[in-house]
Amino acid sequence: MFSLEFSRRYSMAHRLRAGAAPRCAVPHGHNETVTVRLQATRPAPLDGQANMVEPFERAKARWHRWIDERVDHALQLGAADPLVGWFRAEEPEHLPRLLVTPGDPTTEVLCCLFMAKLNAFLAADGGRLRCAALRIEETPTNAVSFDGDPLAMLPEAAPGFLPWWRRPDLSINDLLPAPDDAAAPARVTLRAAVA
Ligand SMILES: Nc1nc2c(c(=O)[nH]1)N=C([C@H](O)[C@H](O)COP(=O)(O)OP(=O)(O)OP(=O)(O)O)CN2
Repeated sequence: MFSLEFSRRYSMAHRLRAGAAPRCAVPHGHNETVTVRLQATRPAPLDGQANMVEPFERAKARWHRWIDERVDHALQLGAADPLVGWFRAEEPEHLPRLLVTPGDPTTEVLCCLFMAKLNAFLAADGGRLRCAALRIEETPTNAVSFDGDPLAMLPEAAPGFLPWWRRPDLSINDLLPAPDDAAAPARVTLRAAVA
C-alpha cells in the first residue's frame, strides 16, 4: 500500500511535573519535527493518468495550517499544572497559546494527541485518508513514534464532550471557545453541566 509522508518543524516549550524526569520540571524548549504517514482508507490501483493517492497539497493543508498557526511556539502544559491557572489570572490573552495535555506533556502523549487531531482533520476532509503512524523528534537524539489507535492510549472524555484532540478545529486546549468553532459555545455549556 502507498503511504504519503509529511514532516513539519515547530518550536515548543514544556515542563514535566510528575517526577519521572526531574531535569524537565522547569520550563524549557525544543525545536521538534513531526512526521506523519498517511494511507488511503480504501486503497486503489493507480489510475494511469493522475497517478496519485491524493495531491500532497490537499492531504497536508489543514494539518500544516494547525501546526504552523497553533502548535508552533505554543507552551505545552499538563491540565493540572498551576501555570494554566497563572495564565488564566494574569495573562488570559495568551490562553490560546497553551497546548494542554492530559497529564504531563511528554512526547508520547503528544504523539497520540497529534495523531487523533490529524485523524479528525482527515475525517472532516472526506475520510479518504487516515494516519497510520506518527513520529516526533523531540531533540536530535530523542524521538517517539506511534502506530495504532491513539484514542486507546488517552483518557476517556466525559460523556458528550469532545476534547480538542478529537475536534477538526484549530484548538489546542479546551480553556476557551476556538474562534473558528461555531459549536464551541454549546460545548462549553455542556462541559460546565457535566463538571
Ligand atoms: N519517555 C520520555 N522521556 C523523556 C521525555 C519524554 O517526552 N518522554 N522528555 C524529556 C525532556 O523533555 C528532556 O528535555 C529531553 O530529554 P533529554 O534526554 O534530557 O534530552 P537531551 O537533548 O539532553 O538528550 P541527550 O541525548 O542527552 O543530549 C526527558 N525524558
